[in-house]
Amino acid sequence: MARGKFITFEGIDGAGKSTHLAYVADLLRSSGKTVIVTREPGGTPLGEKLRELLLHEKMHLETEALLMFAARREHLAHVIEPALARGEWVISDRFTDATFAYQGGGRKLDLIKLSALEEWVHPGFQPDLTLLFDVPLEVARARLDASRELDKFEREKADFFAATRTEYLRRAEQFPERFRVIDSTGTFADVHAELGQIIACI
Ligand SMILES: Nc1ncnc2c1ncn2[C@@H]1O[C@H](COP(=O)(O)OP(=O)(O)OP(=O)(O)O)[C@@H](O)[C@H]1O
Ligand SMILES: Cc1cn([C@H]2C[C@H](O)[C@@H](COP(=O)(O)O)O2)c(=O)[nH]c1=O
Repeated sequence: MARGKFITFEGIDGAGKSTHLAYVADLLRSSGKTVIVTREPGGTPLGEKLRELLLHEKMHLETEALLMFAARREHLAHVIEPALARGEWVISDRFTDATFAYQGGGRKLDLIKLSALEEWVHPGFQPDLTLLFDVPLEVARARLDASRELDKFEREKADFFAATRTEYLRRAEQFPERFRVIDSTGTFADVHAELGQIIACI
């Protein structure tokens, strides 16, 4: 049985990644793949409890980074690794790039510490494809304000999101073999067309 593939969706809050996740899952299912859709932080019963804390409680920035990786360890062990081994495809709404972007870029936690945690929690393991949904901050903010009640991260100021976006784009340049940057300012049809081309090549 061939191992499945691991696809991650990334972007600042309001970039539109969750909106397009179902579309990509449907594209893959229509080509005969078994697809699991999951998210971080979360994806397991314990991970979802940690998500509640992470999105709503104030905490030290290192506690936040450690809990993100604790939830991820659980997610890898109980969801991601078993599914890939069964030959299924896994799509995750966020993964480790989010920790580099938010805790590293946004909160300015030393990237060397994050690399050490990454090496501990998933040595040698990376997504096969990372779709980075990129939009200017004002577009993301307007979409968020129009859509829902905001959590702890979504209430952060513009400079936090500017630094988060910069770190995402820096990682896309650092790892061009797995990142695809999607211009998420377009219409749903524009974004779907771009996603369709990327998925056709994977
Ligand atoms: N291309 C688009 N054009 C117009 N509106 C969009 C577009 N993409 C997403 N939206 C809208 O923007 C809002 C936020 O989208 P979505 O929840 O997918 O963002 P997100 O990147 O997943 O954010 P978060 O990480 O905070 O969940 C939704 O109301 C969605 O309908
Ligand atoms: C995995 C991960 C997530 N975050 C932040 C990013 C978002 O603001 C929230 C998750 O909410 P979403 O609506 O499901 O995108 O958590 C983070 O700061 N660090 C991480 O590693």
